[in-house]
Amino acid sequence: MHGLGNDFVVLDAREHPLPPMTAAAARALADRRTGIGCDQLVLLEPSDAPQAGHAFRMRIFNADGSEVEACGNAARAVALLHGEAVTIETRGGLIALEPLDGGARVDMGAPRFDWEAIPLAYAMDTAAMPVGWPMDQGELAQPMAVNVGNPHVIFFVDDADAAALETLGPVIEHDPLFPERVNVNIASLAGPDHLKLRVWERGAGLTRACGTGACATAVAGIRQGLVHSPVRVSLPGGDLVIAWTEGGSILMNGPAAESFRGSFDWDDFALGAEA
Ligand SMILES: N[C@H](CCC[C@H](N)C(=O)O)C(=O)O
Repeated sequence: MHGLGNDFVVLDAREHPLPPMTAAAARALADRRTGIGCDQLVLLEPSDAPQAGHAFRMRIFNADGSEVEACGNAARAVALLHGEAVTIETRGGLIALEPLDGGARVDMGAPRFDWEAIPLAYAMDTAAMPVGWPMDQGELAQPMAVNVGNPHVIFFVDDADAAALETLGPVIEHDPLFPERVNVNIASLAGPDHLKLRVWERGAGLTRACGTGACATAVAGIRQGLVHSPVRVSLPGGDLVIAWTEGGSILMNGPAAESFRGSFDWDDFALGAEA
């Protein structure tokens, strides 16, 4: 499945338990040459608290095998797969999915802004971080940080396409300022209440779209008064619409699609010795 070209292998283990997922198995499945290939592996499992009304749990593994808290594009894909409105568990908290024609609307929960929630390695104002990274045309400075279940750092620049994100992304992702690493968002104004966004994703690199990145960047833009809700966010793979007001939760609306569906015997997967 995919959301604007951010692609996933979705394993639906709600009825058929799988062996415990390991980072090595996730890496093997995500490998685009020796595995199936995806930006993230998405694993659906039964909820531990079915009585609480959370229908099931969505676990997300980046292509590097790291398990993470949130994935906006995958949430819309799972909404489409499930086929009816549902609240599900993620490591980043509960999210509400509502399938729509050709996509979904997702309540991603409320963003968090304090430095410990991002998390950062030490205290600072996350609305105007006194840090910068050198880049060809000067310095990429004064970012903002937002946690939308997962950590995001956001730079607003004149032209998002001009930033060398493929070189800056990994440098910032692995900077010790971010003890859990970080997703790197470079955005520019594309019109009234319209942002252009490119994302270097933690654990996956440059992707065609990042749903949580669009949420974090829209929230940062609204807080800075650069745009007003709802914000249209244009990513390389297409557009999302993000609505948020201070103190509320983030509503993300956009497309999702299923590329291929099949079933297989897990034991037939030759995941290689490492897995
Ligand atoms: N790379 C992200 C997870 C996937 C997020 C992205 N694919 C989305 O649609 O939100 C992280 O490590 O937090």
